Formats: sequence, C-alpha cells, structure tokens
Amino acid sequence: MCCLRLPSSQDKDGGYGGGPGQMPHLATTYAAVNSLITLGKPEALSSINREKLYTFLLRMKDASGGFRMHDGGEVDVRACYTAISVANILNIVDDELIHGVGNYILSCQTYEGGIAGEPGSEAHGGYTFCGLAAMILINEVNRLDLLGLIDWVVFRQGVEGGFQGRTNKLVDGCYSFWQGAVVFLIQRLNLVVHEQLGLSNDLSTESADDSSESELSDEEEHLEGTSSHVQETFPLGQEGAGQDNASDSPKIADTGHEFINRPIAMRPLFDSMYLQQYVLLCSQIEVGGFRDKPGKGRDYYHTCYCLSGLSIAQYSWTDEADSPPLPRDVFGPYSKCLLEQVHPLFNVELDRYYEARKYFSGL
Ligand SMILES: CC(C)=CCC/C(C)=C/CC/C(C)=C/COP(=O)(O)OP(=O)(O)O
Ligand SMILES: [Zn+2]
Repeated sequence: MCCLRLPSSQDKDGGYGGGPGQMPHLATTYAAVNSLITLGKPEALSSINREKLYTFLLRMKDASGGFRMHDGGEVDVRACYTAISVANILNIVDDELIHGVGNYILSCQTYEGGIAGEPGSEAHGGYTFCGLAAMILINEVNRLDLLGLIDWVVFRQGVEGGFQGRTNKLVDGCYSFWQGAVVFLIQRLNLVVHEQLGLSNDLSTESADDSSESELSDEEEHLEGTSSHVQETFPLGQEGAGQDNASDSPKIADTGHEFINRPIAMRPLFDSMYLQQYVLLCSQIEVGGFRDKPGKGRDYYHTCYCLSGLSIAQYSWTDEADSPPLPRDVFGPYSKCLLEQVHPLFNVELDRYYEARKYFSGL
C-alpha cells in the first residue's frame, strides 16, 4: 500500500515529494497529509514532522502573498489552498503564513465571478474551490464577491447533471467535488451573502415571511415538514449570528472546525439528485472506479473526486454536520449508496478530521 511509503517521501527539510527522493511539492504534501489523516493511526499522525513542514511552507511563500508549488515552481491559488489546508489541519498556522494570501486570492477572482489559478487567467472550478476554501480558512471570505461567485457557479451544472469546470467546456465527474463543494461552502455563508446583498437581518426575516406566503415550488415542498432539513431561507439573528464578523471571528487555528459546525441555512444551489445520477450512471465504471465521462478511462484522481462530490451531493440537504441525509435525498438504494461525509474544506472523511483535530490540537 503506497501510504506505507509516505514517511520516506517526507523531505529532510520538510514537506512531501511524490515518492522517495523526489522534491517536496505542495500538492503531494497536501495529498500525503490527507492520506495520513485518513489512515488515522497514531503512527501515521506522529510521522508528520510538523516543525519541518512549517519551514517548508514558509519557504514556499512568495512576495505576492501567494505560495509557490515547489522550489522555483509556479505561484497559484492551488498552492495557497494546499499550504493553508495542511497548516490549519496540523495546527501550525500563524499570521506570518497567512500574510498577504487574501490579497493574492482576491486578485484572482475574475469578471465572471469564479476564481482563476493566477491573476488574469480564466475562472475555473478547481481554483475556485481552492480560493474559496482558503479564504474561509483564513477568515477573509467576506472580501470575495460572493454574489458574483454564486452567479458563476449556479450556471456550471450541465444538462447531463454533472458540472463543467469553466464556461463552454464539457462536464467532468471530478467537478462534482470542486464545484459541488463550492456550493456546499456557500450554503454556510448565508450571513456574508446577506451582507453583500445589503439586507439587514430584519429585511431577511421579512423576505423569509414573504416567501412562505408565496406558492410553494417543488424544492420548497421538499423542505416542508422536515425538521432535519434546512429552512427555506435564512433564519437570521438566530443561529450563526456574528459569523464572519471580525469581532466574533474564530481564531485562525479554529476556522476549519468552526465552519463545519455552522448550521446550513440555505438550500443547495444545484440539483443534487441530478449530480448523483451523473456520478453513479455516467462516471462510474461497472468493474469499479470512476472517470471524467463515458468514453474515458478510470483513474484514482477521478475516483477520489467523484466519490467526494457524491458525498457532498448526498449531504447537501442536511442542516448540520453529522446528521445523515434522508433516504429521499440519496440516489439509489440507501444502504448501498450512502457515503461517509467529508469535511468540505479539507476533503477528508469527517470522523478522521475530528480525530486529527483532537490529536494535533493537543500538541
Ligand atoms: C488541491 C488541488 C490539487 C487542486 C487542483 C485544482 C484543479 C482541479 C485545478 C484545475 C486545473 C486545470 C486548469 C484544469 C483544466 O484542465 P482541462 O483543460 O483539461 O479541463 P477543462 O476542460 O475541464 O477545463
Ligand atoms: Zn476531471
């Protein structure tokens, strides 16, 4: 099993390469850390040299505020996310690491509303997830134009049910996670969205009342009488009050934990059942594994991100972490198809995330 080789992929100066002897790289460091957390045993967690990893992360930091993927490598939003993700989950994040990251990511949000890999490039689902997740982790998500981002992402689900990565491109199973998770994260950002809409809490409550008087759509009926499901619109001034407000912001080390415990107050902005159908019926290969689309071969990357996207879709109607979806929100036989929930900011199984947090917060 490749994970047994991970300690030897750890560079003597910190970080992980793709294999033993290879140069440390942020993408493989992120993959190695998440793999060790998924293994979850103390031997796996204690094998990570956090002090050296921190110095590797600082070495990757660029004057622009962003991070580069490896020594002499490219600076992009993916590097910002992978650096901040491992720093947060390993409890080694500090002000020096996050300094300027928000400015860099902000400079990558495009006229379309999504986020590009670098300033001046095209908005893309992979980088949009990275940028949004990193901004949440550093407590600066209110600086993004979330209304523009919503406008962009809601049009990325194709008639096939899957998501495309960018405008006018084909759908692909891996974007089930990259784009699906963007929506899943936005569902927990209702207060920032409301602020950017210029709605006060009172107005929001009024709009909730108004909509309850209007004729119910199919989705609204879906929500009727389901106490374990999200409200039709935001119950502001109740749960989540003060979130994303500088004075009440969680400490940077706690952002990943605080975020998952936010109640969802916004229904999904994509068709979750249709996405599940794309993943299971179009991306899945009968002999096992997942692919981009019919006609393509399976690979580990698409298997990982199709499954993570499927989990995101299955849990998109639940209103709190750890509560299981209703059978009607899961496509296919419940006992056979229901997946574990993933943490939407780190893409590791939620239970393993909690174990890792317990372990690393005690160090
Ligand atoms: C954490 C981590 C490693 C993040 C990676 C994020 C990610 C998936 C970035 C996308 C990269 C990219 C430009 C793909 C376009 O490929 P394409 O032109 O073949 O595909 P497209 O037609 O779907 O755009
Ligand atoms: Zn893909």
